[in-house]
Amino acid sequence: MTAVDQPQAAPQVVPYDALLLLSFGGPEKPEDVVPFLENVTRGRGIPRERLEEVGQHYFGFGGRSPINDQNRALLAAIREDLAAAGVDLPVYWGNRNWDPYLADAVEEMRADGIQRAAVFTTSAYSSYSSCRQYRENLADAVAEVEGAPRLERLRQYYNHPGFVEPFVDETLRALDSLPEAVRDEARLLFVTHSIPTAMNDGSGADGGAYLAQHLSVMAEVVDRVAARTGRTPQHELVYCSRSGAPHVPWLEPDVNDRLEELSAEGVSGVVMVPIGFVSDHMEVVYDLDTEAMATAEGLGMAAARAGTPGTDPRFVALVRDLLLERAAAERGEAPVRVSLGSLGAGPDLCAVGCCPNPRGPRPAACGVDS
Ligand SMILES: CC1=C(CCC(=O)O)c2cc3nc(cc4[nH]c(cc5[nH]c(cc1n2)c(C)c5CCC(=O)O)c(CCC(=O)O)c4C)C(CCC(=O)O)=C3C
Ligand SMILES: [Fe+2]
Repeated sequence: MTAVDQPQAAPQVVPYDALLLLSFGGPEKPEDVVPFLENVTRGRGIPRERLEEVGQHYFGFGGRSPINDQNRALLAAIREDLAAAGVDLPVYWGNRNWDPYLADAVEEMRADGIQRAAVFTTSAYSSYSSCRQYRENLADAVAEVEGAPRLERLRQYYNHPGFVEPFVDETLRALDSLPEAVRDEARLLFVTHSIPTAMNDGSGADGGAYLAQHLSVMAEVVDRVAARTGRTPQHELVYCSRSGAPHVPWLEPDVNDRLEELSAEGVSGVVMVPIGFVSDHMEVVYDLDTEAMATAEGLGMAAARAGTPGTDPRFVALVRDLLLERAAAERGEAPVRVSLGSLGAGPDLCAVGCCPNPRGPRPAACGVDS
């Protein structure tokens, strides 16, 4: 046999017998919008005016969020990628806030005889909303489904090259789409979801992780853009999608406010790089593509938006990498844990008390103390 004919050993996924894709969920028709918003905001004290406004964003898109279709595409891409790598593993999908619900996916897994599944969430960073809340949802689903499989969430991946590198290419593409006259001086606005400042203060094991992780991703993207263009673009981190009561401080500046300031300072071109988001869901297509683009246009600024990882093959391969890494670790091996920047690969199990629930402690899966 020649080298090419050698059968490749399939990568080991033992001890896992399934992978679960865990996401946020979104409405798919106008009648879904209000019950979806009720699911998301139950007990959160979100003012009625804010809910009506966000409802209008969804109604403006026919009552259909893009997020479920994006997850269907990701699911299909993960299945293809695993199959191509010789990994024979069923992949399930469940959401926190809308059909298909997480508890239904867990029930389906139980009925299929699944014993122990790795869980990939469509949320890359540490904070209550982006990490512990998903862990609480996992604990709830396991409590609800008798005989549920063990569910083990894969680590945070904001600094994995499979997440960072698609943003580099997309930033370069967006820069190229700007008129030549503004391209070289364009400001890069890295955008993420605002959260209450108190939630950022409590994020990660030592606090402030949400902001620190975004700054790290921004630096990694900027370094790579600079290496490819030969110059370091001016850049900063801004926020979108502020919610909550007006008297509660959230991370700032808002992207729209910053566009006004930059325009007043004479900046004539911007590229928005939505590093807070895994796919082009509602925050991206409304808050950035609709609202912030209109702000930029009103100011006469040239603006472009970089794409999100979505189903970029590098992002899809990241899922497999984390799965194989964790499986190896669970077998007692010492896998290579890929990460960019100085923060390092996150832990498999979250620290005690990290990303606390602002409304008090609740059971959460996948922690050191779970
Ligand atoms: C950090 C973060 C992420 C990123 C991590 C992750 O992806 O998980 C994220 C994602 C998403 N957020 C989404 C939608 C919403 N988020 C809301 C409200 C809130 N988000 C918060 C934070 C985050 N949210 C917070 C602190 C609130 C206040 C209420 C609370 O304390 O929980 C509300 C209520 C209305 C409003 O208040 O705006 C909606 C409708 C969708 C679906 C989009 C679609 O349909 O395409 C997605 C992916
Ligand atoms: Fe949100």
